[in-house]
Amino acid sequence: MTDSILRVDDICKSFGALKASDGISLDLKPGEIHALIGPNGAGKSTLIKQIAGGLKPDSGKVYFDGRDVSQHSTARRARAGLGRTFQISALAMDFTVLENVVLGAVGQSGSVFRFFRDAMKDTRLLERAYKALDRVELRDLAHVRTSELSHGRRRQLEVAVALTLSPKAFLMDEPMAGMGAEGSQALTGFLEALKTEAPILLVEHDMDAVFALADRISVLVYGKIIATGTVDEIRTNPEVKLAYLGEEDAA
Ligand SMILES: Nc1ncnc2c1ncn2[C@@H]1O[C@H](COP(=O)(O)OP(=O)(O)OP(=O)(O)O)[C@@H](O)[C@H]1O
Repeated sequence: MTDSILRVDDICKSFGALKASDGISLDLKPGEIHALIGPNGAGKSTLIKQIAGGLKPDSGKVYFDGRDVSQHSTARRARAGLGRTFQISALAMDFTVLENVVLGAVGQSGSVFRFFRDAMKDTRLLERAYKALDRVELRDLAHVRTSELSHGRRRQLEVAVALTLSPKAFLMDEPMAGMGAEGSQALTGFLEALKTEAPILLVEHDMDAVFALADRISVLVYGKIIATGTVDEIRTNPEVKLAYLGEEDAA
């Protein structure tokens, strides 16, 4: 059995009477894209937040890179190599592409600079930032204002910010949201290449992208995982068809 880089063990989280996570266990193995799908309100974002560290589970554990990180802060998990891109962009729109990468690297690494302009002169940080921009093919746009980037390029920039910490795994919450067909196709190709570097736990509503990309899929319904399997296994699973995909979609 391949060792998992990330493992969630029996996570429970309630909001009042609502069980948003109802005993969720899953893992992420090296080299894979594991997609988490499910209807609106199923509890996908709630789970991602608990893995990233922003929300505390009522019970259950999160293991990352061989350690129990359940009590660790978001920043500590990020420093340990848990990269994350958000559903809502965390980029500073008035900053340049390069400034956003440096800002992200400073913030997540816990480095302390009195002024941001000092960080922009730090050769090691700049080197890391340029390397990350190369990786997502954005170096040519380093000095362009982030607000001028297309939605797809902003997504790539978020990945570059995460890459500055040499992540061992990625959590991605709806990276395809708001993209046109061409943008999601480009991003699909990009994620396919990225997963060999760091596996990806992917929350995504775009089923074409999920079916094209995922090595495994877990289906979350009302806070419970009802099935985990390959694309073919999930497409043909009768319980999944009934609860989520619908007969025609799955045909
Ligand atoms: N902070 C909160 N307080 C109360 N209820 C919450 C909170 N966060 C989420 N919920 C509820 O928990 C359930 C799961 O929400 P969550 O956002 O995780 O679902 P989701 O699967 O990510 O949905 P979507 O696909 O629409 O993004 C929903 O019923 C939501 O209303």
